[in-house]
Amino acid sequence: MGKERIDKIFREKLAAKEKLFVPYMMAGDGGLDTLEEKIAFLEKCGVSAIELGIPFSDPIADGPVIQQAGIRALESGTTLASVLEKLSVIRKKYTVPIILMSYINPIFQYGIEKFARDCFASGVDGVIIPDIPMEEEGIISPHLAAYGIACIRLAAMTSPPDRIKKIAERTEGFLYAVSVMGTTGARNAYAENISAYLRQLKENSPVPVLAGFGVSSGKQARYLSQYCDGVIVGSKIVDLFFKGKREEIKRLIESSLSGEPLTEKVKFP
Ligand SMILES: O=P(O)(O)OC[C@@H](O)[C@@H](O)c1c[nH]c2ccccc12
Repeated sequence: MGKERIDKIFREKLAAKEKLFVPYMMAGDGGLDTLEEKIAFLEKCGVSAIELGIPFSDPIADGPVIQQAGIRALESGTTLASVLEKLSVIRKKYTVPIILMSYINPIFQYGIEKFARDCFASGVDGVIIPDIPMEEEGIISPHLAAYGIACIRLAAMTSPPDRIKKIAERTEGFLYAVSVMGTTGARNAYAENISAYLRQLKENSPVPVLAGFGVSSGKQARYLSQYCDGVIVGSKIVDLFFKGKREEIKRLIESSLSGEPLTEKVKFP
């Protein structure tokens, strides 16, 4: 359970020379009743963990695809409370690590201590809170630690080396390497220094490094995965679920995890 489950599963996959693949989906998009079936589907596809987004009215880091999914989820009445309650009923049937992604505001509203306790009770293994900077994380990290829930930190391409060092030392479960400047969503090119950036994070991080933001194809996933331990794919998965294209999700995961690693010369798209 918790951080230990993420550590164990990631360690096993990496020891077997596999890369990691973490899909993001918006809880409550299509109604919360569809959540269990989507978790079951993704687990069957062999994902390393699932990042589950809590819808919020002011999602500052989200691009258009995830914003729209958030609006649909809010319209269907999804809240942090209803997601935790749903998980408490269905979670035990699945072994895949579940990581909640929420902005700090809904957690504040819910109550920070109660949030940590209920995450534990609902079988949440880790959390990502993108809008809480390192200097302020003390309001929540001790509560998560008390329940063994991984607090996954994000590094940005603009973070200076000493800051990257601190983030990498503190992060739990994995280090989230934000791979583009800007919001979530598909991209057709990465910055020139992306390989150096990911290598620098790898050198500093005692836990796996996963690249996220702007990954929407198997080719891109394999490209970034040569420099780190795997990828997180959000907008593309959200879009394919919305369109009901399950086969394409399966193919995207397969092609991310298999095939030759790509060389540095690859151009996108
Ligand atoms: O959608 P993309 O570009 O594939 O990026 C992943 C991302 O969606 C997911 O991890 C995420 C969704 N909302 C976020 C907010 C902050 C950090 C991360 C996220």
